[in-house]
Amino acid sequence: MAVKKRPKTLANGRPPISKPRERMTAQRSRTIIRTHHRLHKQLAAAQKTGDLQTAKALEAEIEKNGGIALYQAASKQGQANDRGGDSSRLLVEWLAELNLLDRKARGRHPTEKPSLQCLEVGALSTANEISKFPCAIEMTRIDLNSQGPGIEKQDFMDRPLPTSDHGRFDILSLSLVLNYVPDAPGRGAMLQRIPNFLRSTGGDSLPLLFFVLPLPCIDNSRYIDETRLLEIMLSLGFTMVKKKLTAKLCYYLLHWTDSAKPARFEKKEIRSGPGMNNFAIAVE
Ligand SMILES: C[S@@+](CC[C@H](N)C(=O)[O-])C[C@H]1O[C@@H](n2cnc3c(N)ncnc32)[C@H](O)[C@@H]1O
Repeated sequence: MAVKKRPKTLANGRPPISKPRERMTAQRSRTIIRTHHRLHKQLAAAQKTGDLQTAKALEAEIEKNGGIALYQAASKQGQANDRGGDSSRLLVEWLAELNLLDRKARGRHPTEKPSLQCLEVGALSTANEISKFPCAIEMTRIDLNSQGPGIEKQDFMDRPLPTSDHGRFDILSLSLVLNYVPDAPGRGAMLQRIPNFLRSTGGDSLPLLFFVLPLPCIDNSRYIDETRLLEIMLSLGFTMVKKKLTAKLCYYLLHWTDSAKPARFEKKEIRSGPGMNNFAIAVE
């Protein structure tokens, strides 16, 4: 017997109603971020020893875990107001306290070239708080994986070194990026590279580095504590201007002067205990 077709309702012809995208739970985004970091560390170790087979397997596993795109989506969730928020809000607050930024300039459009130039390394968004002052701060944003227009796809370690102040910046933001680098010498090399991008002609309190790390990098690592971190930064010419510690993150605003006292910092155990992590920075 032929099956009788039911008449189509009006709703059949309508485009589907767009449902709001589901948010990841905080637990899921943490798991994605941790797994991505762990696999990258293992990959760097395999590449270092030339174990190509393991490296290939790890690359496949990183993709299976959603790759950098899912990692960035998980990180973006962390920027939501109810999950700790956008770290650049504190940068804005500190710049205002230093009289480098007028809060009233928020949302105003530039009529001339802004007086401050900022390089944001590891940029996930063009709508974060520091981007809301286009008349005062000209933003240049880069990331290993661009999320869209306004963010250049570029590895900071491959960014051509400026040959004049024209290509340098008054502010460099490195928020939750150093801990992405999978090994200690790579982290040291990233920090050593920063001064090349800073111009020292902007005034007494410039140039500045806005530097954010997960708190466990300094308060629960066998190799780094705040004293050692600041020693490393001082050797590169950075002195601390502002600092804030929260339950999850440590934020620093560091002033760079051309006064580096180059020194070697090895990966050296400074304390130990159960449950500590192995975050380290080595400067050659
Ligand atoms: C956890 S997200 C942090 C994003 C944002 N800055 C924040 O504070 O929330 C880290 C970002 O750094 C980027 N990143 C890591 N190493 C980088 C490098 N060498 N050059 C450019 N971007 C890098 C990653 O692609 C990722 O999007």
